[in-house]
Amino acid sequence: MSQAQIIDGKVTAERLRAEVAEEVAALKAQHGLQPGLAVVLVGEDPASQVYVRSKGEHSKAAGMHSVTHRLPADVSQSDLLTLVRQLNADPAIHGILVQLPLPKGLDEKAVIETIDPAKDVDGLHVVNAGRLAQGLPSLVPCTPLGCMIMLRETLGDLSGKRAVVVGRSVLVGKPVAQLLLAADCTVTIAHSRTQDLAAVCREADILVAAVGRPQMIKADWIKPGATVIDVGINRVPFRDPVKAAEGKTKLVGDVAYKEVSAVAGAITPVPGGVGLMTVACLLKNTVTAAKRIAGLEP
Ligand SMILES: Nc1nc(=O)c2c([nH]1)NC[C@@H]1CN(c3ccc(C(=O)N[C@@H](CCC(=O)O)C(=O)O)cc3)C=[N+]21
Repeated sequence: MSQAQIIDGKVTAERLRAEVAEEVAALKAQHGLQPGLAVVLVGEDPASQVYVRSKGEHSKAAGMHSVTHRLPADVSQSDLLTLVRQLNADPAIHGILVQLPLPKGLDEKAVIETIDPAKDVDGLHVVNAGRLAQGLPSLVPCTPLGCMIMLRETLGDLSGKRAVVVGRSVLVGKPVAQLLLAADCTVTIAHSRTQDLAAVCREADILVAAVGRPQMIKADWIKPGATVIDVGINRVPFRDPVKAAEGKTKLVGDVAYKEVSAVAGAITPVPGGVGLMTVACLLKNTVTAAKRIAGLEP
């Protein structure tokens, strides 16, 4: 049986981070500009803490200015907005990321709409979503950007290919569909209400899974040779009852990796795939934001 090519997020993210580090060094040397990233973490969600630490470490390793603001879970909406406004006004900061989800009681939308769109390195502000939809320069959400880099590296030109995106979230599904469309793919956005989802998926030369359901996408949903990008990050209990009893969890994607690997032409693993690209793309977006704010790039 043939085995899919593994699209290695570790290798691709490392290369992207090295490119970012080079660009940061050049901006410092030629323009005295050091891109700065501020990450805001509210509360103590353990997964969020891991991601936020990784963002801080990688941005420092790339030579960027990096600050992390940790706020208690019971912070008031107005104190959180005050911090965002301070960061908007801080000339040393070019990228602002408020880690989601926010604890109950805080208005995520209001927080995101308070971020200066020029510093919205998550690409979640309506101005950036609208600019992306209209094909204007924008800050593009990090996970979709990472998907596109992996696809281009695997397939080269994407023009004319059939792409199916499973999932319609603001964070991933919608923006990745926009990017695929901009790359001249024929794009279908499928979701939990789609009739005969398996048949829709089987049409795909490119399948992007972003539904948040562990291992939902099976081998017989895949066109032989298709490229499969698995965005899912699901923590599930171990099947081994001893480990499960210890409360240990493992990370799986939205794709049944093992069986799908026998049909697909190329596939991203979880962990070790798209998630690593998400952090690398955050660094890239911060450099892009810094250059635009400094007037070095349109
Ligand atoms: N404002 C905001 N922007 C985000 O981009 C954002 C967010 N909030 N909230 C949570 C999600 C999730 N996310 C991931 C980042 C890195 C990995 C990652 O590095 N994953 C590794 C390891 C994961 C692990 O072992 O826990 C991997 O897949 O190999 C995964 C998921 C960013 N998100």
